[in-house]
Amino acid sequence: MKLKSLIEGINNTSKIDSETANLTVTGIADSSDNVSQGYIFVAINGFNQDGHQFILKAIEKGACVIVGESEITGLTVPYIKVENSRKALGIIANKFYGNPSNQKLMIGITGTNGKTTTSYILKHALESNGKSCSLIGTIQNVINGQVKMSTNTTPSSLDLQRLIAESKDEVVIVEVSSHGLSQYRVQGITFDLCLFTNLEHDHLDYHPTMEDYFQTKMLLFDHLKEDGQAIVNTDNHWGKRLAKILQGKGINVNSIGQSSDNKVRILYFNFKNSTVFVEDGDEVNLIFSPMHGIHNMYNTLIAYVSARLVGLSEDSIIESVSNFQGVEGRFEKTKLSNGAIIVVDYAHTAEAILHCLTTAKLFGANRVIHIFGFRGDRDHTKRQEMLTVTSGTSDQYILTLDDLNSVPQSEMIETLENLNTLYGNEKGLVIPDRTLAIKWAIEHSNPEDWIIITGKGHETYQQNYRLQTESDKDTVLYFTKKKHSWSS
Ligand SMILES: CC(=O)N[C@H]1[C@@H](OP(=O)(O)OP(=O)(O)OC[C@H]2O[C@@H](n3ccc(=O)[nH]c3=O)[C@H](O)[C@@H]2O)O[C@H](CO)[C@@H](O)[C@@H]1O[C@H](C)C(=O)N[C@@H](C)C(=O)N[C@H](CCC(=O)O)C(=O)O
Ligand SMILES: Nc1ncnc2c1ncn2[C@@H]1O[C@H](COP(=O)(O)OP(=O)(O)OP(=O)(O)O)[C@@H](O)[C@H]1O
Repeated sequence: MKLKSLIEGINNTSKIDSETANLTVTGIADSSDNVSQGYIFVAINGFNQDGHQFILKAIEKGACVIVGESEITGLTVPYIKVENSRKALGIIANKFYGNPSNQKLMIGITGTNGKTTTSYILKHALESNGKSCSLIGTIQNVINGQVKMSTNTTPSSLDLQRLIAESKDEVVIVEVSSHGLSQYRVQGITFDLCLFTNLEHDHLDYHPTMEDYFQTKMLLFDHLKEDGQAIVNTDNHWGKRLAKILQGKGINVNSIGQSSDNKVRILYFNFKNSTVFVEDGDEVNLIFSPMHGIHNMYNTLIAYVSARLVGLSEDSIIESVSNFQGVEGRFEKTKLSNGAIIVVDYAHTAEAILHCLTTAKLFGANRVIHIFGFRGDRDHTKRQEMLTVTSGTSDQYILTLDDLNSVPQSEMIETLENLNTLYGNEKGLVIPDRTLAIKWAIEHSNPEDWIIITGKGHETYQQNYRLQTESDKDTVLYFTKKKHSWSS
């Protein structure tokens, strides 16, 4: 492909001479490790390293042109200086892969919580009704039925454009994180439907304020196709605000919520049997989901409205969501031999924890024992709220280790002790070893108690614990020494 056709739309490219413009480009790389002969190397000044330092390495490996932000001269290959390398990468990748999102029915999902769950429910509803569907998100990427590992919720623009181009499926669902939006990972991608689940306190290690976090999430809706539509849960302050702003811009907003001004109105939610009555135009529909909790009912409703806009009939969607099998690590529960229930969930915000603990209570838990920790290097400001929620809602909570990332173990244990002293209460214990915390809870549980283990969900442990188990589910199986069937 000729360089000139890849860099159209990037500022500052008018000065490029015709010899450079006519260079043939064989591929694109944003990592010097992935450069081959004839590639463009895009140098990104990242959070850990400056990609400009690897330009010479990229040239040695065969890069025929370099794109970067720094003032650089004297290279042996042409250098194109741009204002923003990540944005330029998105523009180039989009051109290289032939603007693939234009040829698909694209669905983007954003929000603090519920992206993964909603995307799986929607994929299930679409596939149950004969629509092939790719999924790009936190747990894994699924393209043409093939599972591929995912390292980020939203991959880099280069990977994302390639995945969409590889997809032969009719629909592509993409989980879009605020990191992805602020880092131009969806540059050049347009969506038929953009979904907003909610906004809750998280990621304030990355965003300076909630307002900045909100404004970043809102960027997704700039990626709507001309006749694209928004689906917004307005039962939270940010969703309500978003719906108003989008309506003000003339965007077709399908709002979901309890108040009468919503397009799809929740009339009555029965937590005991996970059903909801919704008013949808002139009709009232009853929707059942096997997933517990009102939060999962919202996820189900957003998926329902999306599937309807894709063109499925109400009845067929209602039928398919009723037999959804759940998502790994999202309120997965099993029964212990003593009659207690144990739940593994990915909750890592105060709001999500509250949903899990109250769901257990609403289901008649005798006592709720909550096991959780805090991720090293992640938003410190949400820790107090997480503790306040559990100390107010659970009957017993155990603070334990989660991923340490770069934080020394002794420092994290001290943090757990200090936070518990400051914001916890007499219901709290600190058992640093996560596997022993689970053991303690199981040994101290009684019939009808619910043990809720949050934070890790589907993920495997990053560090070693006393037991050589790999995940929360694995630890539960070890202690109960029997095969359990997990269900949502
Ligand atoms: C903090 C952050 O967001 N980092 C993301 C960012 O990495 P970076 O560009 O800063 O990487 P870097 O290590 O500083 O390297 C800079 C550049 O030098 C290049 N390099 C580096 C070494 C070398 O030898 N040669 C070379 O060319 C690298 O390829 C890169 O282009 O861009 C990468 C490519 O898009 C991302 O994979 C990476 O995500 C990291 C792994 C990450 O953990 N991000 C988290 C915070 C994140 O994005 N999370 C959200 C979900 C949040 C949620 O909702 O829970 C997500 O979408 O995943
Ligand atoms: N609609 C919702 N509202 C509030 N909390 C939710 C909602 N849906 C799920 N949760 C909680 O958030 C946790 C993570 O859910 P899910 O993986 O679907 O969200 P996500 O947006 O993909 O999260 P992440 O971006 O961290 O991967 C769940 O385990 C549950 O505790």
